[in-house]
Amino acid sequence: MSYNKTPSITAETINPKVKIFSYEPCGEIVRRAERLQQEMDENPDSLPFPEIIHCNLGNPQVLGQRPVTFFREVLSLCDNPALLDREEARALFSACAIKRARKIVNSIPGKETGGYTNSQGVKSLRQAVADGISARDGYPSKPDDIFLTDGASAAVNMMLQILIRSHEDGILCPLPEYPLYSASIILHGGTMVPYNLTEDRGWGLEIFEVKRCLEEARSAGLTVRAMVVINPGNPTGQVMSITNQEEIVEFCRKEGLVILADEVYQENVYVENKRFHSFKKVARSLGYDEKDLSIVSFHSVSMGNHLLKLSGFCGESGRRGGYMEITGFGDDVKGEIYKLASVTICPNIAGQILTSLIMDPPKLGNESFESFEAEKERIHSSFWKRAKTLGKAFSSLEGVSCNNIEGALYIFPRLHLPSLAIKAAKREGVSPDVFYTHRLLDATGIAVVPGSGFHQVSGTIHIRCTILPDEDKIAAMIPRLKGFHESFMNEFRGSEPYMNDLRR
Ligand SMILES: Cc1ncc(COP(=O)(O)O)c(C=O)c1O
Repeated sequence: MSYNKTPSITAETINPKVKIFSYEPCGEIVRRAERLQQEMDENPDSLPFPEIIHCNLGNPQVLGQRPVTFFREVLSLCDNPALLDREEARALFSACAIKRARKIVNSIPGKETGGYTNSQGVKSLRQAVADGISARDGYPSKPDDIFLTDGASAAVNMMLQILIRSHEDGILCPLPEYPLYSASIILHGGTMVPYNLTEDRGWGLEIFEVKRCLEEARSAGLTVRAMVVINPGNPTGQVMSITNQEEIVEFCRKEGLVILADEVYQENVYVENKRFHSFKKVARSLGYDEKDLSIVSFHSVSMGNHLLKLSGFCGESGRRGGYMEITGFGDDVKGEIYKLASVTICPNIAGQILTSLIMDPPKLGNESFESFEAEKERIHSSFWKRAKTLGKAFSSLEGVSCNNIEGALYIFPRLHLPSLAIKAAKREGVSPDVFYTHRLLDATGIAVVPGSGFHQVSGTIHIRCTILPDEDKIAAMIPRLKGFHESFMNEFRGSEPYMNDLRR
């Protein structure tokens, strides 16, 4: 019997939507860094640098941040509940962690962390999240409105799946954007409706620009269903003013748009004159309730913790924990969201537990409070120092401008490269930012992401670099960065001027 040995599934015949999108923070730069790492492992002296520094991703623990003891104690005890009744546990774990773990274990079905849970997440853990939100905002939050998820990414995906019916459904997204949004919109068959943030105004959002984009999309026949707002911003690092947030709330209410509020960097605010306010709080303080406006807020254990006023304090990105709070939707819609969540049965339990912990950490009077505070303070002051040091280093480079970082975990410097460098990139068939980031990685081992991975305004050149490497790594990184940049500029300077703006 003969059969066809040619595989029927090829890259040409898979779902074309998968082929269209790109996800640069984990894309070519990572593969290139892995190849270099392998080269280094096989032949340690083959490269001109001692290690790869992964500044491509907001991945705190990979860049040296140690996990917070309280969180890990609770997780360990929940995974080994037999320890809770052992005498030795009192010497090994804080009383606070033992008490919390006991409470959590007793509320989990079967009192074990290895079983499936409710698809929305364990009720008591959702209650802890809702209580944390109420304490943060001063407005009530209900456990029934909380969906615990495998990180914020899963929640965003789920909501886009719910909202997008066909390519005629549009979603307003900021540019530059975090590519989770463009990727998910493409995968779910919708249309991204981009609005530009204004770099000259510290990456501010101009509501007239959003209106213009909405109107244009509507006249092209799209039904725009939601507006994505990332605050504090990634990759742009800005924190919205409350006036700006109020404008967005008014705009979305009037236009009937769901606000998809990506608030994962809510505690990563560094500047004195800015504070994080959730969109739900802003809407409620304007007097709007669930009948007036639909808002979904996303948060994650990957980054910070609102009650601790910390930067990237939790940093448990690989645990895949997060939540979305859904307000202004009927029970029928919530039922469908529940059904969608149930397709993957339930979010992972360690992520659920961590999410409850970041929203309900040790408080004044708890035994772990002081050591917890000390760990928190150490991480916090170090973060702010790193943000300033890296910002200063990038700004000091020839032809590089860099907005002040106000929040989140990244800087997004703009490069003004000599035209000979632009031509060299063209000859290699890559964009100038890709050309620069590849050269930087090959010469220094520093992995950053080209701005095109975030859909930077066309004709501009940026790179995104996380502020997460620990202080020693940053100290090692800066001379390498400066040396590379200087020789890059010297190599391509020629007699031609910078290309400040490729659109000209
Ligand atoms: C703006 C933004 N939203 C969502 C996410 C995804 O977070 P998670 O790790 O919880 O999926 C990230 C991660 O970097 C992010 O930067």
